Amino acid sequence: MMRDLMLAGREMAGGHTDPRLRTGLLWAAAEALFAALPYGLLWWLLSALLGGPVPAVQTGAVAAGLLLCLGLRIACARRAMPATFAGAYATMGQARLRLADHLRQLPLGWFARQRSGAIAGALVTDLQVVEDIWAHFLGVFFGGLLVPLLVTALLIAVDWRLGLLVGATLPLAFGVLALSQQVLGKLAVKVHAANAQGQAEVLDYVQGIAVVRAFGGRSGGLVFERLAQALAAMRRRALAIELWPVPLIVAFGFAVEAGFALALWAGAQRLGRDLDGATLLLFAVLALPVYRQLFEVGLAFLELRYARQALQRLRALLAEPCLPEPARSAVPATHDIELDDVHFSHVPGEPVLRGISCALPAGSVTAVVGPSGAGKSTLVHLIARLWDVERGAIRIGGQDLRAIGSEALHRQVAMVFQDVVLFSGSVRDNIRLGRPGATPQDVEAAARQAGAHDFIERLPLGYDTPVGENGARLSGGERQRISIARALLLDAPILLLDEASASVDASSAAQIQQALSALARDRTVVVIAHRLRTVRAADHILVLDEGRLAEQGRHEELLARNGLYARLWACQERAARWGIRAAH
Ligand SMILES: Nc1ncnc2c1ncn2[C@@H]1O[C@H](COP(=O)(O)OP(=O)(O)OP(=O)(O)O)[C@@H](O)[C@H]1O
Repeated sequence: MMRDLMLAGREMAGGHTDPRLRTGLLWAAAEALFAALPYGLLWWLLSALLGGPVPAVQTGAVAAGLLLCLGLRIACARRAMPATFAGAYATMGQARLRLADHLRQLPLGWFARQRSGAIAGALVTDLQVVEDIWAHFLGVFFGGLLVPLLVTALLIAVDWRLGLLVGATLPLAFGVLALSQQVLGKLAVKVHAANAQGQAEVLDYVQGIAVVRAFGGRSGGLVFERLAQALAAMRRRALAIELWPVPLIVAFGFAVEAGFALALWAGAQRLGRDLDGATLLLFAVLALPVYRQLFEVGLAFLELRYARQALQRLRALLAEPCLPEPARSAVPATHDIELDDVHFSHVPGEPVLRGISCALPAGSVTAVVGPSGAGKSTLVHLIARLWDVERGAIRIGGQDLRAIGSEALHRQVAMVFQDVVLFSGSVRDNIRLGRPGATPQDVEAAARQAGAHDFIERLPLGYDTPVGENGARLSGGERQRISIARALLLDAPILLLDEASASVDASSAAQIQQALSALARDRTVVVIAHRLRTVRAADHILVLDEGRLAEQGRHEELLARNGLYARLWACQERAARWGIRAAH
């Protein structure tokens, strides 16, 4: 089990363990040696004392030896601990980065199937469990096993029959320990499930606290009830995992010490025949504290109950297949986009896009419209290769996205999402997300073009103002303009936009529209349009309906066809007039 855990931890860190970890463990072994040596000195002193009076020089030498061992033990511990900690944290830090990098390369569909609490749990809690083994447990385990082993060897050397008897029940004790591991492993799975559910409910509750207040009434409503149930389940599971193993721990302790009692009994039978009192006393003095230590190690071993499951989850996460990347990335000759019989489904058997084919010339503006759920966002996300198409192909400049590869594609395609995501950090950091090396002047120029410079200047620390969690300190329109500045700074030739001005006020919407027009200049633009008025001037309009390309053309052509687009247009115009009349 320990070997398994260590190998898995190493594998997690990409086959690399920090050299300090090995040094630390060597010092821990030396520490264990100096912890065992006093037992040898004690044995020597006891034997001498029982043989008759011992000269003061000899007892003084033993006392000095004991002190020396203590000093050396402390010195070794002082070196072992920092090295083990530094090595373990560096190794697991590496593992964290590797996992985070792996997550970055997974298709988005994988995230949609997970609860965000579970992913954060793997990255933080599970890795911490493994980290604790490396940092805390390994040294304890080394010392805790080495000392009993050395002392048992000493006892066997003194009297092999009694020595073997002392260790006779150890196999039974370790059998009980293995059984406890199995029981605890199963319980740990349930504890983890309850904890993950609890964490996810807490996350939902905190993130949606405004809705909880608005709809929950005094009792907190359904969400609060769900949270309370999840927390109660957590409490029940936590209690079970503490109480269940108690009988097994008692049995383990009994088995460990039974050998000691057995040896004393057998020794008493032989006393006066082929065993002297001195040897029996020696066994009594040396064996008991050592076996107590073994018991402590056993208990610490049980603490590993979560480790195996944590490792399994981490391994499964690392085994999730990433989007395949080409060995050499193909370079697109132009920036036109071609969709060739594109099929896609989020859930197998439930197609969302069914055979979309069209060509979007470089430098043109294409609007994607259609009823809610028609597949507009999915289509645009496929162009950014957040997923791979199921059938067919998407090409840029004649090259399949899969041949271009994600890294090169990132330089070709910028995206402004409808739901703006801002990361904690300053406004400046958020704008230069795609180009971390951008100068302050570049950042400011992009912000000016996006119509964001003026409000950023009014913030308390200007561009250095922290945005708060997901931009909590900014309004919806301000967040949008920051995300547009971010896309502008990337300066990619293809721009994918999810129109979001519906959620902001009229003047912000106008500013955003203006910023988007700046962004669209000289680029191939694909924009998801929810309000058809904003795309009347588009070069090309794709009308999606239930995952099919129902119509395509310019605004006037589509109106003249009197099909789905004309109906959608009429509906929106009617809704706009109704809104004006209702307001008066
Ligand atoms: N991650 C996902 N997992 C499963 N189904 C999904 C996922 N994302 C979208 N869908 C489903 O795919 C279909 C198309 O969704 P999509 O978001 O592409 O439509 P849309 O036209 O952009 O809709 P809207 O205008 O409402 O944003 C919908 O039925 C939606 O429920």
